[in-house]
Amino acid sequence: MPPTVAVVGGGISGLAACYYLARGPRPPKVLLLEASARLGGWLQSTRTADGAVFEHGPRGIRPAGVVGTDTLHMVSELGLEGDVLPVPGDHPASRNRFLYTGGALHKLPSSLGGLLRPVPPFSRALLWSGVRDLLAPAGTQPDESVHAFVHRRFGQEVADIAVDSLCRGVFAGDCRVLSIRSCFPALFEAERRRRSVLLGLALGSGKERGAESGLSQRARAERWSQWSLRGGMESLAQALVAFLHPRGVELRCHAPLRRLHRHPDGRWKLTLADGTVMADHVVSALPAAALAEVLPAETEPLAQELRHIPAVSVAVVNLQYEGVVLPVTGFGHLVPSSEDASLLGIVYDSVAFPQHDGTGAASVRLTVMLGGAWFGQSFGDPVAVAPALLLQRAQVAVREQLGLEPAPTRSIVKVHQACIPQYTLGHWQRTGKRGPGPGGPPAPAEAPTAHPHPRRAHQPLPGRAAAAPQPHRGLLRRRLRQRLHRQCQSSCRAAAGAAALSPSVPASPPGTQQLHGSRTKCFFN
Ligand SMILES: Cc1cc2nc3c(=O)[nH]c(=O)nc-3n(C[C@H](O)[C@H](O)[C@H](O)COP(=O)(O)OP(=O)(O)OC[C@H]3O[C@@H](n4cnc5c(N)ncnc54)[C@H](O)[C@@H]3O)c2cc1C
Ligand SMILES: C=Cc1c2[nH]c(c1C)Cc1[nH]c(c(CCC(=O)O)c1C)Cc1[nH]c(c(C)c1CCC(=O)O)Cc1[nH]c(c(C)c1C=C)C2
Repeated sequence: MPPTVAVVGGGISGLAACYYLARGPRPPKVLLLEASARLGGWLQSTRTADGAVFEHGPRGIRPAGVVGTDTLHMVSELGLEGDVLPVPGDHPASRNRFLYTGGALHKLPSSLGGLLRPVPPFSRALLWSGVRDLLAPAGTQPDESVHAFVHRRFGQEVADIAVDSLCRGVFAGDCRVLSIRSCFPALFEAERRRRSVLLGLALGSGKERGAESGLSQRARAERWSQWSLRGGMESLAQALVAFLHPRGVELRCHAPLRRLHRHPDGRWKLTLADGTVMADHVVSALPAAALAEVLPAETEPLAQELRHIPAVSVAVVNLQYEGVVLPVTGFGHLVPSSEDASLLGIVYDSVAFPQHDGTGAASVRLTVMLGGAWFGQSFGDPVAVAPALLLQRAQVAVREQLGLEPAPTRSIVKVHQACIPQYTLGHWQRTGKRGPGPGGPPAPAEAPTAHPHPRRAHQPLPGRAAAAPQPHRGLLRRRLRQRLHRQCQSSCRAAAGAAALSPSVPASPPGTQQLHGSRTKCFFN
């Protein structure tokens, strides 16, 4: 009898865990338990009758690093190769980066020349920030806020404007409370290794590669900055379901785990709403807070740690305009908190993924991201906020920041409660992971495999192909950027790449609708 593995949580992490379990030579019996009515978690895409795709969660997956390579390998194995929509390195959505500050859009320098002279919104050439990093002494703290670290190494403007915005665009979070060690480990380690972040990134640490595929080789050759899928990101979850079903993986929705107990025979007893299940192993792909609620009493210290991992809420407003032209082309722009704390940034979806525009008239699709760490102060309780207020706020931002005057022809407002976990100062101590600084507490021995967030899950993968040689043919600048990308790897990639971690959304009817039993409130217009 093969052992039984219960995977709890049916987001991309749980589905990816099932995938790695099911494809091994002697697969265990796998059971996936998902609380809600659908699989995919934050992977949520709306496909309209005219073929347009609107993403309410992740919209692009970065191919760099081990997990990026592993994810592309998985995508190939799922038969999705023909559906991949890449954004190559020479595409405007890869090359052009914008910040909205002082009431105007500013393009960040994309060439060496741009670093040598002052480029607004920076008052000094960014070259000087680099020189500062090369000369500054190494830090001695076991952890620091992202802001304090960058301020110390690169100066105040880079911290206040560039890194403040970056943290909003990745974590929807505040760089003054996020941890450099946990959010950007490559930067932290680069400083520890070489005393300078730039030097440490440039000289690298000889990191391994993931499982290579034709797709990952193509991604490297074409320098993809990210990729999506023709049917939207949710089609990745659907393809995983289609892969798992015929392999005997039992996928159960409406099956919230209520309690986890260690049975006297050493197995796990999972209490569900309507009965119990026994398993030899449990893989948690739950959000930290949800895992804390189901852990057995004897692992209370772990539950306490998990409860201390906060998560912020984000309002995602998808807008479609017809007969308008964007003033700039790029992936989107970010807004530093000093400019407008409530508005994180705007993604120009139709620039990176015009294939998602549908067959209707030429249109511009945008996503306005609101709230994050500033949700409460800006909009109040995410459960109670009026969608009309969010829509209005998003429309005003598009008018002021991009100059698009007409009303959108289509809009969808979603409020995702506690959707992005925040690794705050000292988070490394919670994970008990020993790093370059003083060691943290060991994880409780009796706890199930628990990854409060898959981004930090670095488990060896069964059947990983041997690492191929690294193609170091780029300039220093490109290499630095690749490394920066790698260290702020998207959680989706990590989720899909980590072995033991964490439906077609039909065209929704017009009108206002709230999804019950989920952490998303959704409103269509
Ligand atoms: C607006 C937004 C934009 C994003 N953009 C990007 C991006 O562009 N690129 C990128 O890479 N990443 C992005 N992310 C991050 C990415 O979407 C997430 O990191 C990833 O989807 C998390 O997947 P997960 O499976 O770990 O967690 P989740 O998706 O949260 O899945 C957890 C699952 O567990 C279930 N669950 C909860 N409690 C229980 C219980 N007791 N029993 C059983 N099941 C339970 C939940 O219903 C859920 O389905 C974005 C996230 C958001 C919110
Ligand atoms: C967990 C939530 C995530 C969100 N985006 C990402 C994750 C993991 C992925 C991501 N987004 C950005 C980066 C930085 C590296 C880069 O390529 O620039 C990463 C790894 C930046 C970014 N995010 C948004 C925009 C407009 C940008 C700027 C990109 C650019 O100029 O090239 C949109 C956006 N995505 C998320 C949020 C909260 C957000 C807010 C505006 C979620």
